[in-house]
Amino acid sequence: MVKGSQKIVAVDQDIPIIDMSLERSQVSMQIVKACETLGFFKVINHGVDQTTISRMEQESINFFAKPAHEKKSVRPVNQPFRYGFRDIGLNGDSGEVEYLLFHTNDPAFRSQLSFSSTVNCYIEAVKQLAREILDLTAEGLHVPPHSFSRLISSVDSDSVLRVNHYPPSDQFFGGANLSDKSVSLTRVGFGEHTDPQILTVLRSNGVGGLQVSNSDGMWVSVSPDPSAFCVNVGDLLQVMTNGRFISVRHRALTYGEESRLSTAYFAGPPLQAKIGPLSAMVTMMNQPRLYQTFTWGDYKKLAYSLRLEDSRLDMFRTCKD
Ligand SMILES: C=C1C[C@]23C[C@@]1(O)CC[C@H]2[C@@]12CC[C@H](O)[C@@](C)(C(=O)O1)[C@H]2[C@@H]3C(=O)O
Ligand SMILES: O=C(O)CCC(=O)C(=O)O
Ligand SMILES: [Fe+2]
Repeated sequence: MVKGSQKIVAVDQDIPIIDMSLERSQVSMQIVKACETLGFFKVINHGVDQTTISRMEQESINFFAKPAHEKKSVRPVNQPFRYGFRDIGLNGDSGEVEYLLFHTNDPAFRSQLSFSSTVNCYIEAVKQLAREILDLTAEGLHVPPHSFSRLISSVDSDSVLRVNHYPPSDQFFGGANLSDKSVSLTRVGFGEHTDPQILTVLRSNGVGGLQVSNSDGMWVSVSPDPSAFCVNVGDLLQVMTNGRFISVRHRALTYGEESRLSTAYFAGPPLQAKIGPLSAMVTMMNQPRLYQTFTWGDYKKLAYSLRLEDSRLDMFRTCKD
């Protein structure tokens, strides 16, 4: 069931769509504005090769269509990275979703997949896009170039790929009568949360379900656009910008009739990387330092010990009010 009394505003109202083929300074300004107001935007004309995208989508569909025993045979190398069904994380969260989750620098796990070369190509392409967006972000903020992208570029960067499949409701609910309008088929596919890493680059098929929380605390439904990528600010980018950017709360609902497929690349730094507000983002008068400095390894340990909907960043505030 979907809990919470938050109102849903019109689909896509206020969701910025940024055309990356426009003039660079314009794009960087738009990115900064979107990260400050919502922490979420879509990019179009992003330059990612369509064949790479289509192959990734088709091979993911083929994977999830396999019998359960075959999918479950994709073994965890390192919990919670694996094929998962309903259980999200290790702390009791669940949703109407099955997924593949793996570290992008873990070739041993990927080699278990029949489509590992497609996955490798896709990861390279979205990593490049994430780097480009982070460089534009640095330009727009007038902080040193590559301030953010260098963190996700190193070989030991701790990035993650997640492929989510939200099956039609009858597959989960043992044949609910889809023609009976009194039965609400809306379910939580992936409960509300923020993404802990720096930046997330997500693409879905043409089926909706993603919602983001705006500054008034209302859920905004994101209309699906398979030709676009959705980008959201993660917790670490909120910290590095000293709270100027918003790590957006979001969730995915399932509406019953069609399968939704989403693929999210979570761009993270190396585990030992020190994360704190950039000096240019802190001034004694107007922008006092809001967060302590911590390593991604420490933050990740904390994040992964909590529930999906928990606010993790509060624990790293310099002064708690
Ligand atoms: C309940 C959890 C699942 C999650 C780890 C956590 O303890 C809290 C954050 C969750 C999240 C959200 C974004 C990504 O989907 C994810 C892979 C991540 O890095 O943090 C998941 C984690 C997960 O599914 O294990
Ligand atoms: O499927 C979606 O659209 C959202 C998934 C998500 O938020 C996640 O995997 O962290
Ligand atoms: Fe997410």
